Amino acid sequence: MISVEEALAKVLELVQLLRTETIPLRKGLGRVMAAPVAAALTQPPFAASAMDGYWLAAADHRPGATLRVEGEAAAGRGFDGALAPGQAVRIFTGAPVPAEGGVVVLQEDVSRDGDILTLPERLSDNRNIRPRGQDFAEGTPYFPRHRLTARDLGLMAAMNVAELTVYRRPVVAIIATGDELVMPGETPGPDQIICSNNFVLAALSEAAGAEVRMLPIAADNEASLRMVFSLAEGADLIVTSGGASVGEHDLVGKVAADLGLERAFWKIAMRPGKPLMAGRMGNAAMLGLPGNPVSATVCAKLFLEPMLAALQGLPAAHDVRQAILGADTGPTGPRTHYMRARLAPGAGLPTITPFGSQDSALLGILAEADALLIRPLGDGARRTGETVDYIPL
Ligand SMILES: Nc1nc2c(c(=O)[nH]1)N[C@H]1C(S)=C(S)[C@@H](COP(=O)(O)OP(=O)(O)OC[C@H]3O[C@@H](n4cnc5c(N)ncnc54)[C@H](O)[C@@H]3O)O[C@H]1N2
Ligand code: MOO
Repeated sequence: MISVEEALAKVLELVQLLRTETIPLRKGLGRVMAAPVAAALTQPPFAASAMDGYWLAAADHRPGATLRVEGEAAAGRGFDGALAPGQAVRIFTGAPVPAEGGVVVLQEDVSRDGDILTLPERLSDNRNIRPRGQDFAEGTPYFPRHRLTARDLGLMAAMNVAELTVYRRPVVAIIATGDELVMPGETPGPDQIICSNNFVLAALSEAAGAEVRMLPIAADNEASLRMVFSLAEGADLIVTSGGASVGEHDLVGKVAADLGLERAFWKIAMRPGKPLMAGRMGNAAMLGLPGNPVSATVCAKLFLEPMLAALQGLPAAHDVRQAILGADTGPTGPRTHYMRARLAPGAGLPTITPFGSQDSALLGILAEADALLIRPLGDGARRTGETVDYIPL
């Protein structure tokens, strides 16, 4: 059995960076940029008023001064007349200022009688003018190294960037295997259960930027498995769950090998997830997850997510953090144990407490968990208060 670290290195060797494509900005959410953009303009493109009020020259900005309102500057429609000393312009938020070096006085702070404006006795120091280029200058590059967020899209829209070069979405084919499985909404037979793994795997994949093809459930026979594998043609990543272990009905490894799987490994020193397999099948990477729902989920978190990140040019390391153990835990065996655990705020580091039962069929505890507490293989018992590692869920 290889270690989790070796297995991660091997699955990352199975994937290659995807080609790039150009998409409209509107479709950019969650995508990963493959090339920088540059601001097509300076923002703001002109010095602009930050408030609704009156613009006046700095020399006229004297306590109690009276001025004549000569015209108006609104957002989208500036004032282009000439101004003499003692003259002011009605101005609104976002409007270009009439000239360099003036001041905007808030409308609440002045009194106005017809066209005559009187400034207050106590003047504010605030000019209320946003200088040209305060946000960014034309040509400023932008190249975030994460999946694009709403804020990234807002910034690039303001930069007048209409198209982005991004990595293509990885296509993930998801295959559940097992005679016992039916889809949610169907009526299971007496010996059947509902296929839940596909929903976890599809959601994790989509959240990581993938396009998912959820294939029909494969029965526990070679012909059915072959047929469903054939439907995965064209995917970048084929993810199976179930049929990975050693029983007579565990046929995924055999059928995949018959179809050309070049296996990188089978079985890792990890709990849950021991029967994990991976390799290359034609043009796709293949990840064969164990059927137990928790094993499938934990393996997807530890291996599928990093593979999807690597396909899109993002860092693929596990997000390992530290916490203080909230309960004594026993020694581990020959496999690194990823224990479902709860996090609670602590004085410095958070406190982490594993759930009492860690059976790899318990989805309720998995849904409640905040983190996977990492208990390294061969580690002794650990006491409350010791510092330990975890992966947030
Ligand atoms: N003699 C041994 N038996 C087992 C070993 C072993 O080393 N020696 N390993 C155990 C471990 S660890 C795991 S994990 C499981 C993995 O087995 P498989 O990958 O072959 O999974 P199945 O047997 O097909 O299913 C296991 C379990 O999970 C349920 N399942 C399967 N698919 C789904 C799905 N899509 N949605 C929900 N539930 C699913 C299935 O009904 C079984 O209950 O093997 C141990 N055995
Ligand atoms: O390693 Mo298995 O995944 O414990 O249930």
